[in-house]
Amino acid sequence: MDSDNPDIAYSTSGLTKVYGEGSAAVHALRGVDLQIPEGELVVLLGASGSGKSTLLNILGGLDQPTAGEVRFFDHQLSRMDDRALTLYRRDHIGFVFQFYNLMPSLTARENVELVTEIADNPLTAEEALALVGLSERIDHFPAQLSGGEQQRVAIARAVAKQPRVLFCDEPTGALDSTSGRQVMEVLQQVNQTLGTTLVIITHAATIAGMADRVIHFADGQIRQIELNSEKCLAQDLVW
Ligand SMILES: Nc1ncnc2c1ncn2[C@@H]1O[C@H](COP(=O)(O)OP(=O)(O)OP(=O)(O)O)[C@@H](O)[C@H]1O
Repeated sequence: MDSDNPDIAYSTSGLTKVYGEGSAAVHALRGVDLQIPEGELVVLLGASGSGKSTLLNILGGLDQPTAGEVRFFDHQLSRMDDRALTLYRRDHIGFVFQFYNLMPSLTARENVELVTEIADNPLTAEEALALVGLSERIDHFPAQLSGGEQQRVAIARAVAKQPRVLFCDEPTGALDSTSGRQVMEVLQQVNQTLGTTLVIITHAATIAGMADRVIHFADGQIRQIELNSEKCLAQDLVW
């Protein structure tokens, strides 16, 4: 593994995840060897059940592998206990999921402030919401925002603590094409202006066009990795 290279954010070796035991065992990851350079926008594609979320959960410190190694820079995630993983997630990782999980009784600003109040070196809620193009909606409640706007608040909340890595699991899965494209524009903006490493799971294969690296998953293994020499702008994605 090239784990001493400071530019490599993640390095996995023989990463294996088995859920359950015996005849009920599900082999979700079957020996994944992968490197993700810092600052890249990475897209994970693959059929339902191919292991994408399992990989993302392990890289993000939400789950532990059954076997194999995963490093985040010079930290061995696969040997961390729950407390160390909690600190790792708190200090370095942001998550965005298909559903936005905003607090309905709080405004956009207050939803972001839930994070900025406990982070070390956060953006202000105003800065984070400006980054996602929602300065005009800062005092709106989730019910007063479209699905795409709610997802952008969720992105503002995730990036406000300035994580080194942002993991997105189907961020456009619940959105129409126009809102989905706007969300991808915002994610591209986060990658380019904050330098955040992005790992995005999607079923929308068109999104691969804006990635530095496209990882094709099948049956718990990497089938193929493509490097894009020319990336397209999110605004030019055709859905
Ligand atoms: N907690 C769990 N317990 C048991 N099996 C699980 C668990 N989580 C995932 N699996 C199984 O592991 C395999 C990989 O699932 P995973 O969610 O990683 O795939 P995926 O590629 O993200 O799929 P999707 O695109 O549908 O989200 C599947 O067969 C799934 O049923």
